[in-house]
Amino acid sequence: MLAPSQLLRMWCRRLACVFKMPCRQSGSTRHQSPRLPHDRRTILAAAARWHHTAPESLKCAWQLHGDHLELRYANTLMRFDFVWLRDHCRSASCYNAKTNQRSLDTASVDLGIKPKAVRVDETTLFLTWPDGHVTRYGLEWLVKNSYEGQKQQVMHPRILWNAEIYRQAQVPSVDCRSFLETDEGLKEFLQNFLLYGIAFVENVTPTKEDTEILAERVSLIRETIYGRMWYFTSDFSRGDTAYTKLALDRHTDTTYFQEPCGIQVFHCLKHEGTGGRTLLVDGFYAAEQVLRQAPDQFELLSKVPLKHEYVENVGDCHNHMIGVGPVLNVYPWNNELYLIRYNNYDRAVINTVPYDVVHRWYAAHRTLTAELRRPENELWVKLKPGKALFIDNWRVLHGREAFTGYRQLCGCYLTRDDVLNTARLLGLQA
Ligand SMILES: C[N+](C)(C)CCCC[C@H](N)C(=O)O
Ligand SMILES: O=C(O)CCC(=O)C(=O)O
Ligand SMILES: [Fe+2]
Repeated sequence: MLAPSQLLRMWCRRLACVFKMPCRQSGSTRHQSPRLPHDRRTILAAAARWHHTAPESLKCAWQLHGDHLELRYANTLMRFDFVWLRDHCRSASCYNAKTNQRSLDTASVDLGIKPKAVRVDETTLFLTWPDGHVTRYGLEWLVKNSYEGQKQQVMHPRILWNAEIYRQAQVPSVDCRSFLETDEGLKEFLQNFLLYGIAFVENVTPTKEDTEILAERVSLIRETIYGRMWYFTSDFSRGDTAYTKLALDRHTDTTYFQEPCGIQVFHCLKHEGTGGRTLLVDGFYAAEQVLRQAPDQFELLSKVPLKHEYVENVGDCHNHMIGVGPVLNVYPWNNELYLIRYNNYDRAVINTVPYDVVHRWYAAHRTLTAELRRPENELWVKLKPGKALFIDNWRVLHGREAFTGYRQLCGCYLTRDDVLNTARLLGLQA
């Protein structure tokens, strides 16, 4: 077995050979094996025969190995498993282009399958399978859909911010009418939301019903134990500090759901009193600082699973919710952060890891908390009737200052998939 670093080095060397080698057999589509040092030659034994689309083509080259096809195209070196290549066949009998669904029964593919013939022209890879079936792949399609191509891609383009960056950007609030009545208005709003994790709509009629109409323009409302659209004041009608006048430190909501709510909508309908400003902090910006300073701590925060819990017994409300997951959730293939679960109020007993890991976890949590609490990372806004705020609850933490007087907030949660759906339909990358 070769260590990954050895493999990588080996590859770089092999590629260097291929790139530099002039094509000596004019008119032929074949190259001889690149010359390799003796030990490497043994490793590569039977393999190593690069084929080019055309003698002078530097754009594309391929090699067939015992169990995979190797393809270099548009500066990407890709490796495809034969079963994968058979499984993703886009021919009419294997794939329904109308519904975008697979018709091929993957379980019917021989796991030892190997193409009988391979051919590549300037744009397309052709594979002929033992039963005569032909599969064609556009080379561009392969780059876009290969593991190696994915790894290099950012899933969600974002602008990480602290208060200064956000202010400098002067992100405009979108006017309610343009938001409701034009695609451009909605698109601008969603672009802001995707980039910054927060977005405002202004000139909204300050009622629960009008807020609901806004929410429904973007997504589906996620009904929870708090209801569909909620109203709340400091009446302690529910067993949670949100329903008091106390300050709330930065947090994300519904950490005690297996899938925390994707988006939170706030619209302050009334406040006669002082204080009560809203605090917003970009959790991804803070996490990025942790990754830079202490990658081990970032990793720990992304690996240690934690429980969050909501236990309520107030009046007629009886609820017991539990959600388990790490503070930082990253895509396993490229380490891109996609969800932060941070709520020190609702974090439950830690019993998912042994004591020594617990201590290291507390240190990592402290580093992240210190970043989240840096005053320069805090964006303070006073929510006023008419101005609705949408928060990406997977990314941006919210909190509030203590307040006096009567304050009424309405809002709802939205399902994340449906916000992204709307964004994609408008042509945004989401
Ligand atoms: C928003 N609304 C008032 C309905 C609910 C508040 C839920 C508060 C809870 N501690 C959490 O962080 O999830
Ligand atoms: O009262 C507020 O401004 C926000 C309270 C809160 O954190 C919540 O409702 O989720
Ligand atoms: Fe909250």
